[in-house]
Amino acid sequence: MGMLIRGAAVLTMEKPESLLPNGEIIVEGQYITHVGPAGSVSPERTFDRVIDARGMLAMPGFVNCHTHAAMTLFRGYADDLPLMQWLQEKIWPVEERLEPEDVYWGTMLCCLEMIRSGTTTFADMYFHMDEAARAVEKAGLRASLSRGMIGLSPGAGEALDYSRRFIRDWHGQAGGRITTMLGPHAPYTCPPDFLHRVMEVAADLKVGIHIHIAETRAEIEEIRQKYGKTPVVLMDEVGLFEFPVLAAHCVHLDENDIRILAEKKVGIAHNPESNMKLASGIAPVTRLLAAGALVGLGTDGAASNNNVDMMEEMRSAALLQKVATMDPTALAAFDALSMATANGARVLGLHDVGLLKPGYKADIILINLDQPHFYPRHDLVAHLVYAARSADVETVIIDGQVVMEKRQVLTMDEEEVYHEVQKRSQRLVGTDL
Ligand SMILES: N[C@@H](CCSC[C@H]1O[C@@H](n2cnc3c(=O)[nH]cnc32)[C@H](O)[C@@H]1O)C(=O)O
Ligand SMILES: [Zn+2]
Repeated sequence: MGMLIRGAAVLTMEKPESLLPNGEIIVEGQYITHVGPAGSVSPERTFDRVIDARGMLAMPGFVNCHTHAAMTLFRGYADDLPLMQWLQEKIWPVEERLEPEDVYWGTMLCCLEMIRSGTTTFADMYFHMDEAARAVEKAGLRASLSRGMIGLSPGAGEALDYSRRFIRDWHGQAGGRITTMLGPHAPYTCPPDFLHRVMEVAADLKVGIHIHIAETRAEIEEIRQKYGKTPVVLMDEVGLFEFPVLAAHCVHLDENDIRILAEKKVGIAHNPESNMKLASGIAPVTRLLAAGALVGLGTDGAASNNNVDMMEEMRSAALLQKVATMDPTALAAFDALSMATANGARVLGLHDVGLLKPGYKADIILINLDQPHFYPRHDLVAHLVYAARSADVETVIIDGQVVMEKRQVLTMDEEEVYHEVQKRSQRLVGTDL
């Protein structure tokens, strides 16, 4: 039986030219089982549900490769500061006060914002992760979840024990929508002996590692002073890259670092807006791609962005590479779109996510093209990167389930989320907002 989506322009994301002007998609259970032109599905076939998507574009949902979802609670609380001061003076003190239920509601707000802007999968690194996982299960998203660990903190051993138990409890849950990783925070908070303990658990439980690497000049300096090498070389020598690694940022890299990241097939999460806002710098994305590295796109937490809108992030990524290299051909529209979808899924190690293709998970978004900024229809790929807005996303399907229809989110009560978040964030930061 299943579900038929018909009448939409279908962008499969396999190749720039793989756009069907009028396509048909069949979803059965969690999977896409057919993608073809109008008339490719027998008129005799019956479906449980038919979505008339005329005037829409169907494409894979966005994959946000790096977030701290519950940090939506701190959106607009501490702005216009450099990373270390922002973390040490503003963010870490309020994070001390976070209760598990706060993380549930902060993650719910993030999921709501992601669904409404077409994100279907995300990678999260935070704490009280059981509650984050409960929120993901309820919201209907797909996520790779990791418990962030500060190796230098007295609670590091406990955080590692929590991670081990969390991975056993949640990996493959929610019908396979939830996967897990280990989350050592960064080279400057996790010394090699701690990373060795993390790698033992990764080998034992067969999961990947999510970490921040080479985010700021201050980090490069600190690691050089301590170890006499770059963070990338240090991580390589420690043995981290023998595991599947999701490395957030990778802003400050030399040619040798780039070669290592490409050779070791490290998944990189580029976060252009967070890097701009914290003035961390500009990641050498075009050089990474030229070296054959795997690069996805992320927003980072909402306290350093300040939203989790992947359409905006995609546009920022493309524009930033052009201005940084003074080359308008840098990071062309299809490459930016691939980073936000298919390549992002590969960065998370999800090999059946990110394309509209039979055998892939049914994570599909429908974008309303009947709007002034989508005319004339010269090039829909360019329109998606340079002209689209997240409010153009009308319908979101994740794992074969419709989670938003005609901009109505079906998996949660939006008013309840706003109420809880407002109440909790006031308690946390102690202001009347
Ligand atoms: N404090 C926690 C674990 C940290 S989770 C991940 C951490 O990354 C922090 N974070 C958010 N954005 C960034 C960033 O861009 N760079 C480095 N850290 C970040 C975030 O505030 C959070 O404290 C504990 O041991 O209980
Ligand atoms: Zn981060």
